[in-house]
Amino acid sequence: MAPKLLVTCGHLQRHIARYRDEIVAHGVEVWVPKLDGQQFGAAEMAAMLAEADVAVAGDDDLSAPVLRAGVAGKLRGLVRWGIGTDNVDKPVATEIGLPVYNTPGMFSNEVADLALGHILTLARHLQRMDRDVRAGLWTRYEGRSLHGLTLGIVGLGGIGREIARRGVAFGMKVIGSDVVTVDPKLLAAVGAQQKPFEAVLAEADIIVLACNLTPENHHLINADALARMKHGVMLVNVARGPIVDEAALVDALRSGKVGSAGLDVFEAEPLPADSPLRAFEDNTLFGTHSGSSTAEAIQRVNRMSVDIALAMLGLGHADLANFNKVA
Ligand SMILES: NC(=O)c1ccc[n+]([C@@H]2O[C@H](COP(=O)([O-])OP(=O)(O)OC[C@H]3O[C@@H](n4cnc5c(N)ncnc54)[C@H](O)[C@@H]3O)[C@@H](O)[C@H]2O)c1
Ligand SMILES: O=C(O)[C@H](O)COP(=O)(O)O
Repeated sequence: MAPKLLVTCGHLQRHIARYRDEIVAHGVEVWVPKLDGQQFGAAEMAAMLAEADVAVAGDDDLSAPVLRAGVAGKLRGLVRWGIGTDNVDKPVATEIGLPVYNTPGMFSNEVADLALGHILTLARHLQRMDRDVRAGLWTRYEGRSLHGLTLGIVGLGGIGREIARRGVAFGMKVIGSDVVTVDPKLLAAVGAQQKPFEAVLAEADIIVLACNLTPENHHLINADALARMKHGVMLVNVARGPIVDEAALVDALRSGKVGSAGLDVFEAEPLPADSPLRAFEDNTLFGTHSGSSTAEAIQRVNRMSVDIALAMLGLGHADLANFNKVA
């Protein structure tokens, strides 16, 4: 029977026509289940993974019981489209011998561009001006000059360093924190200085979150961390929603401690209709977890995901050793 490649990731689903003939030519069946929401839940994923040989998944439920159900069936390998693997139970995948790959570094530029988009929009009130002009108003807002401000980046990995490079280009002093000591040559190349987390909180006028979500980073930005920031700080999150305690952020927006917030990601996605964050219309900018979403980046990562999936089946031209194994 032909091995099955399951595609639950929406980005690859939308462009699967580009790869279907190539995959089928390798004797592999392509299985693209209908994606009604943003991602598949545990029950659906468990049932599908058990019937698939390999899968390319997005932010779907890849918790322990789901992975165990997969390997109890036919599953031999998993590709997590993109960078973040916080939805994958990696220790369990390792324990049960399920190889899991991701595609790091494939859209650092794109996510960094998005972060700067948030910063520029909030600093110069672009979203308010656009809204006002459309409503027949001609309000002349007073923004902030970026030149001379201190940009603080939490997480100096691939995305964080690209944000740093852009910050320097805008004339900002760039500092950043990380839980590891980042190679000074990499930092020098982008003009960033590594400092302790506390110093970044205290010194930055704009703080961008670019770290990965781990159990330790859940609510890293809580009431205590917010209290240590400058009054009126701009907070931008292009990493993962649960890094920020949204209830504490709402309080900080209300008090003016946080002057503005750009959020591409949320604790619950899509953002619930009754989220108290919605009350802040003038000083927030919301995104749809779309940091990676450019045509170019999606095509790049789709190509790589298909290559990894085929290589896990021992097919195609790519060598698995060239890809990033996370479990
Ligand atoms: N908004 C989006 O659409 C989007 C797109 C891609 C990635 N992301 C998120 O961005 C994250 C970062 O991506 P990346 O490519 O830069 O990953 P990366 O692994 O290259 O860098 C992450 C860095 O964060 C550091 N870090 C971890 N915990 C930290 C903490 N408490 N304080 C400071 N630094 C900490 C790590 O040591 C690492 O250097 C991903 O894990 C993903 O969750 C979001
Ligand atoms: O971590 C990532 O690579 C990005 O957030 C994109 O992944 P997702 O949109 O599938 O969560």
